[in-house]
Amino acid sequence: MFDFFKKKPADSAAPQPSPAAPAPATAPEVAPVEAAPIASTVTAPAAAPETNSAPADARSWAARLRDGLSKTRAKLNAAVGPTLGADVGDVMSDLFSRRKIDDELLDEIETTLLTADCGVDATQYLIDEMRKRWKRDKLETGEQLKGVLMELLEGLLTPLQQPLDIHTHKPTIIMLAGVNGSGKTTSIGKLAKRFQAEGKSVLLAAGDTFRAAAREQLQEWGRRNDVTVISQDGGDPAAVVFDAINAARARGIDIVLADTAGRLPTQLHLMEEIAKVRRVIQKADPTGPHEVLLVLDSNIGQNALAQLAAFDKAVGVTGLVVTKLDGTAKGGVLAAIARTNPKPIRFIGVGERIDDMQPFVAREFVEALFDAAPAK
Ligand SMILES: Nc1nc2c(ncn2[C@@H]2O[C@H](COP(=O)(O)OP(=O)(O)OP(=O)(O)O)[C@@H](O)[C@H]2O)c(=O)[nH]1
Repeated sequence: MFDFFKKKPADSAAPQPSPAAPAPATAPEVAPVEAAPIASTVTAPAAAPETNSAPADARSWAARLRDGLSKTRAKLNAAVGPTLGADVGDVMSDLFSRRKIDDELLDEIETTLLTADCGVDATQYLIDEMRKRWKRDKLETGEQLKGVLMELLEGLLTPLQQPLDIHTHKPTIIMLAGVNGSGKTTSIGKLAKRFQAEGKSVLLAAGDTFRAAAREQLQEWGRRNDVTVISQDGGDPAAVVFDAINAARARGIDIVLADTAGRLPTQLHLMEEIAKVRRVIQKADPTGPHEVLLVLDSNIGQNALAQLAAFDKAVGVTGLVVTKLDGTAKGGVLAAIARTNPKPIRFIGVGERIDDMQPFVAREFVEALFDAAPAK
């Protein structure tokens, strides 16, 4: 079922997101709110919606998270792996367990943190703190230092562990933004199913009006999954979202998920367009949007910081969905975000299945990053 959203195979080796959708010749105008077209297509769910037939993954989330983070874990291990000749899954433990603490070990840890995309700022912070604790607490073994690093990382990431509130507003309006291919549409499907499972009714706004295929995919998905989709043939994304909010209100829907077309921060007219989408949401509901989720593909590593800054400036990002942690060795970027532009990480994704996206839990993440022991 979920493959329906799959437009292209995930390219785990790709260091950058796929190129931007072609920009329209002229930036589409956002219709004034009063004049918002009422010609949106309402794709009502089928009478007897199909249920999600994707086979459930028998492994626990902890096991999938750990497996998903194996590339980042391997990267963290890289500095010492070859010399120890151990399986990458075990090397992190070996790094710490077989060595005494010295400056050389700290230098190696510094390099591995940098190559796992923790960024200069977070790496410096972690190394400085580890050095302090080494001296202050008279640590001797690498194993003790590993405990300190885990503790520090958890301390860094815990403030970002803030669940998304879907209960305060009705409808709760959630807008998704991001570059092309970051995983917006897939995330919308995962979120819709998750919210439905929590007993909430969901309506989708097909705000990606550039790609007809994107609209059709959402419509078809909505038909099969008991989710109403509001769309328009081409036209104005802001008007689609405006209609969707009114439709949700009229139908007593709990949550509106507004898709938007992918765009690069360098496409200034498209960044202006998404800012207008946000403003029109506010006109439709002065309390909204209640969440502006930026979907970040973790493969882009440090580039995530620039994307976050640009989208934040344009639409005021209130939460992050970090996708594709399974295909990357750059999971350290979460630490970089925590240090330089902390935003709540609402969900992380480690695969394409519906249950491969879960709320971010700092402790789980850090344990998965270090612990190579097989989880059930
Ligand atoms: N491995 C992996 N693949 C993912 C994950 N999340 C999404 N994908 C895949 O990434 C690809 C792009 O996802 P989409 O949801 O189409 O991305 P998008 O941001 O909507 O793309 P545009 O509409 O082009 O802007 C699809 O093949 C998804 O299946 C993840 O956590 N792990």
